[in-house]
Amino acid sequence: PRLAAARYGKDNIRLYKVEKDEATKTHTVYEMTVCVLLEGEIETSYTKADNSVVVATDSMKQTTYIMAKQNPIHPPELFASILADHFVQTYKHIHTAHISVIQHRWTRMTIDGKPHPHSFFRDGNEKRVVQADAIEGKGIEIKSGISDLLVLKSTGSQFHSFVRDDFTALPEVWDRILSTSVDSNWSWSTFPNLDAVKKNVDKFDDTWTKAREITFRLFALEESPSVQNTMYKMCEQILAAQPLLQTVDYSLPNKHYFEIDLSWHHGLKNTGKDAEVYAPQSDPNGLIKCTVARD
Ligand SMILES: O=c1[nH]c(=O)c2nn[nH]c2[nH]1
Repeated sequence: PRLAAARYGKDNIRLYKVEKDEATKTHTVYEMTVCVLLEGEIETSYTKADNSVVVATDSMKQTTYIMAKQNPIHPPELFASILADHFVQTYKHIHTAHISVIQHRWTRMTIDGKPHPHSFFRDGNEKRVVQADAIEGKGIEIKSGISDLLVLKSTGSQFHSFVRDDFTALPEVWDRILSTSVDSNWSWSTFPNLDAVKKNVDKFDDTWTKAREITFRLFALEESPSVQNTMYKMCEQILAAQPLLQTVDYSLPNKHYFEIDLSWHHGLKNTGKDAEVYAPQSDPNGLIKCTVARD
């Protein structure tokens, strides 16, 4: 047998950083979960118990904290690139570093109509995610995204004219609830080096904001004929918003809400146009995926 592939590192490195503006006494906080995975000339640590090539995963954790102290940690694309580049530049036998950053939401409280200088709340399970891969001799490949953004619309969604055969029980519907948990990613053209990432640093927040706004806007405004068509339009608009993007993808679970027929109870109408009380379904769920690439 031969070692076909190998990468190792530290997962679930949790870190928080506060930025303190001395002039305004305003704090800004960031919290993230980082995963570091390294590749390179590490085969002998697997095949020959040769630990001389092993950068300890604990050292990767310590490095993550030190780099967070000494560098900006926002936007997450910048911090992930700084960290990835550090490992490839520091260890001559490490040739690829895969860094994942999951940024959690700490939204500033508004107290008496004013933004509070140092109080925040977790407004939702939504995360901002980044995967940055530093590949020696190639550059830095970045994929940004949103995950676990739970949305629902109570109408403005249809699903009909689909395959009807002797396996089809699903009735056609012209007015349904649509709910999904948005996982969307957009991949950037390869950056030749860390300097190129730094030169484009303003594009990352701008694109995340636009991708999020496009997702909300199309979800709300489209008279959606299917999850498929609405997510494709989202991809088109995000690609159009940032020329440096190569692909956009969505993975959307269709979180079903079933009508409940209550007509057995004295003829109580609760289906079709009279439907108001529904049964939210935890499983099974539809799962609709797509990747849209620039021509
Ligand atoms: O939007 C939808 N797409 C589908 O493919 C599907 N299948 N069942 N319900 C569905 N809704």
